Amino acid sequence: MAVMSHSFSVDLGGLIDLLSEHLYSGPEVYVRELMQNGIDAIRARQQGSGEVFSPALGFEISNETLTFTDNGVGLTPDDIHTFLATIGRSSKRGNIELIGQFGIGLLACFLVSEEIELVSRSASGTPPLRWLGRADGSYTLEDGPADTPIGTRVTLSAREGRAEYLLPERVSEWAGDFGGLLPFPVAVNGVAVNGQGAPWLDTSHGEEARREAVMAYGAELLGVPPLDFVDIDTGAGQVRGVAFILPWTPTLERRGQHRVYVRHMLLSDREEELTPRWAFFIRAVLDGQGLRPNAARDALRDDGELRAAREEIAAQLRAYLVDLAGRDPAALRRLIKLHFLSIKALAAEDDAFLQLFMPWLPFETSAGSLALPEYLALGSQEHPEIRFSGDLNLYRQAAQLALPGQTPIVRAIYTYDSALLSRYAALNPGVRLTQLSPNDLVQEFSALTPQELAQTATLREVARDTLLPLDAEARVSRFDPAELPALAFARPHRELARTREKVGGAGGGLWTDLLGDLGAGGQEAAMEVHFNVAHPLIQQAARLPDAPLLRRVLGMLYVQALLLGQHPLTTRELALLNGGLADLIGDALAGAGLGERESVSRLN
Ligand SMILES: Nc1ncnc2c1ncn2[C@@H]1O[C@H](COP(=O)(O)OP(=O)(O)OP(=O)(O)O)[C@@H](O)[C@H]1O
Repeated sequence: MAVMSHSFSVDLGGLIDLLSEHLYSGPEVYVRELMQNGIDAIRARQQGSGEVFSPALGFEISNETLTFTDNGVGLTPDDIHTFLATIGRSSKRGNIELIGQFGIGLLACFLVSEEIELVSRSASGTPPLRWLGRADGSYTLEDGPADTPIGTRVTLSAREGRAEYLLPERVSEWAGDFGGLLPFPVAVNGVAVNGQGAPWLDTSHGEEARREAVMAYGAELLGVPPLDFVDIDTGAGQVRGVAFILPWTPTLERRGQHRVYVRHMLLSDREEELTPRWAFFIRAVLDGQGLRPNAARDALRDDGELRAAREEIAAQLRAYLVDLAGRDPAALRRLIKLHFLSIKALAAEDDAFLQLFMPWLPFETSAGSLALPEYLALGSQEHPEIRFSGDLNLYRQAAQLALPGQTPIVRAIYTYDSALLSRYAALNPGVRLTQLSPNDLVQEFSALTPQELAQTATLREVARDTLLPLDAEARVSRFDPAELPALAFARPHRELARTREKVGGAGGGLWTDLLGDLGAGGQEAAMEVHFNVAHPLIQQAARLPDAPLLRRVLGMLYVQALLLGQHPLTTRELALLNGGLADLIGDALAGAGLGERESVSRLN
């Protein structure tokens, strides 16, 4: 068979479905696409002749028919043949000052209208033309009205089920959002829907008035006045704007809700890529003249320009904090109180920043929330030491032991805490950093005197026999606080097995750090429990003979210690607690003269 040459044809209906289902967030994007074309056309007219004219965009809406007008550069008959007759062809490719690139934006109008009527007169002086495109892919071309002014007019009539997208109040809202920063008016039915451009750029009334206007803009954006704002001005991507300091601590999910414009047109209210990851404490409003949107125009294209702009923004936020530290320490303290997590994240990446901000950052410690200088002041001045635990369980147990004269323990369980402490110690060689291990806890216990050893012989033996079947090794020692009768802690390498047993394989993790240090254990018990000979209850128990009562008391004290240490209970431990409680209540009732039968009949 001879080789035959054919052309692809495109099913416009299918293409429109594709755009509406997969590319655009909703049919309302037609408003944005019309405006973007108008803005590009105005920019092209400004670039072209240099003639003076007052740029303006307008929507006129009545009876479900919308007419959008711009006084931009317009289209010549050649332009119409070249760019409107071929989908995917754009006059703007390569012109980085214009937003359009792909030659598909106008198709968005088919999401709401069966036909697109475009009447245009080019600034170059060619006669006006009227182009009528239909959703089936056909179009007609004829002369336009002789009185057509320079610019372009697009008319749409609501297709079935789309009338709501052409309601004046909705179009006003979208046009106001999309064009919020445009430096020229956008009107819907004669009423301006946008402001007077970006308030941070308006220096005509002096710096104080500018600051006030920016703070007012921030208050409207956030719903409450921001703490402050940082001016942003980058070379890469030519980004201008402000970063508002949030007056609340943002949750992790609400991070990165920045409002980003490209060439004054709103791109997204939830942009995440233009600001550094650690900047949780800001909500930015940024307008990039040199940034490029993706085809859906709901996010920025991830290119070198974007990355370079982000670096510059990071440097400017950092410089703001450094400057604030010198200029207004009280303001910095307020900011740190709300945003220390964010600042810790930044300090973990940057040594100079860490040295500067470490004295201000709060850490949770067994002596309360303290900044490092306050913390170090509590310990030895000769041999400054930071004792920390990255393990919540271990920390809790250690914190219970308020050992006098000892350095408090830092609870380093947030992502950046351990990293920050390590960097701080590396940069300050005089400060020793000690990570707490379970063995350190035991060393804080004092051994018994020979007399106490003799007095507790039975207690120790019964405790060992009672608890070993529960996989716990019992010891009797003396420790502070004396109010604590027993203290239980898990042996790290066995705790994992214990957790697995309890939660059916889904647990683990808590001890994984320590596991590496200590290696796999032998056959020893999973838990270690210390009974405190300083406690009156233990002293009394020591006087009991080996009897069921002593066993029950020790078992219950053990379960209480487990609960105190926030260890989850195994089924057997739970049974021990229930059985012990029932026995104790039974004994108490019997002591009060209520026999078992009697108490049951009374309850009934
Ligand atoms: N209001 C207008 N004024 C002047 N020319 C216009 C106007 N609207 C559309 N055009 C011409 O039609 C072409 C196609 O427009 P369309 O919106 O489909 O794509 P684009 O703006 O080039 O790119 P994108 O798909 O990225 O928006 C444009 O490149 C431009 O030449």
